[in-house]
Amino acid sequence: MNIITIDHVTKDYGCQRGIFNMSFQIKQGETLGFLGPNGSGKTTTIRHLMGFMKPDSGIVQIHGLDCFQDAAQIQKMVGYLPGEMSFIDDMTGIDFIQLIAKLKGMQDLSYAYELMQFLELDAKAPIKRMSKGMKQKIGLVIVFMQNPPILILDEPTSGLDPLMQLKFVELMKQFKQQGKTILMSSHIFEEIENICDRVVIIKAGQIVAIEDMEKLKHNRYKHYEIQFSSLQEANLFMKKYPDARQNEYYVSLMLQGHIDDFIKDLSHYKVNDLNIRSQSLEEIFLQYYGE
Ligand SMILES: Nc1ncnc2c1ncn2[C@@H]1O[C@H](COP(=O)(O)OP(=O)(O)OP(=O)(O)O)[C@@H](O)[C@H]1O
Repeated sequence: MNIITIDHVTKDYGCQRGIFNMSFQIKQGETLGFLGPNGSGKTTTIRHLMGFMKPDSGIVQIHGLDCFQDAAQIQKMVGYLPGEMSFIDDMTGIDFIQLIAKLKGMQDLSYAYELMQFLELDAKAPIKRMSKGMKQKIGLVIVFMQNPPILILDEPTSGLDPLMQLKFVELMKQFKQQGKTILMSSHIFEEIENICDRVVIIKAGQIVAIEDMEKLKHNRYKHYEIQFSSLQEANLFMKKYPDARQNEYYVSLMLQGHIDDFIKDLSHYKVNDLNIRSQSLEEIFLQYYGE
């Protein structure tokens, strides 16, 4: 069952800015990664889902409700982390969290404290003295403490250090196991790779690819660096793989798919050393942009 539906949505700001004829769906319990460079339309799409904007054309629905008309209902079932959060700077982190909990009618804050401990957040300081990372943690605590069935997260790890990014991945895996439906935008490819079931890649407001993460991983190129035992062996190899690059008895080449056939073939040559590296998602991403 589709929980989130974006169907032929256009929001034209003029000068080729905005989102254009965008369509994708997110199923119950699915985690979708939303990838695109700065200004490609991620936040615009997310703001439509939260009912902050009305599309020029097309349908934006969550649970069959129109995101703009039924924004109040939508916002109750969605945990939303904006790209840039607004705070009351004079408050301490803990006071701010408690205030939001009160506004949301939450009685029990035990999960919020658990999250603060897990994210190693000391929220006693005034927000105006907090780093970007600490503020981001407050945002995450506020979104997650409400335990909503749907999470929409705009660049959730921005400002977090690598250790915290790993902790974030751990949290997201727990939420996945709980069956939450998740949309997250990110620039960190390993994160998308580790968490998401599918990925939507956008550029200049248009979708350039919607890929199953497993398929994407399977289809990625592998980069081989081979050191042959002699120039003669390397030359022999080059006859069979003319697209490879040769530097004396060092050869490098990129191949897609299973490595099994290639390794079997390579066993016919005298090889001194072999390095294999998978194409990173970042490289795959650049491939889609033709850069
Ligand atoms: N209210 C607006 N009025 C006019 N143009 C806008 C408005 N909001 C966004 N834009 C433009 O629309 C394009 C998409 O912006 P958007 O913020 O959705 O991109 P993004 O992918 O979220 O970028 P980032 O990663 O930098 O947050 C950009 O060119 C931006 O300048």
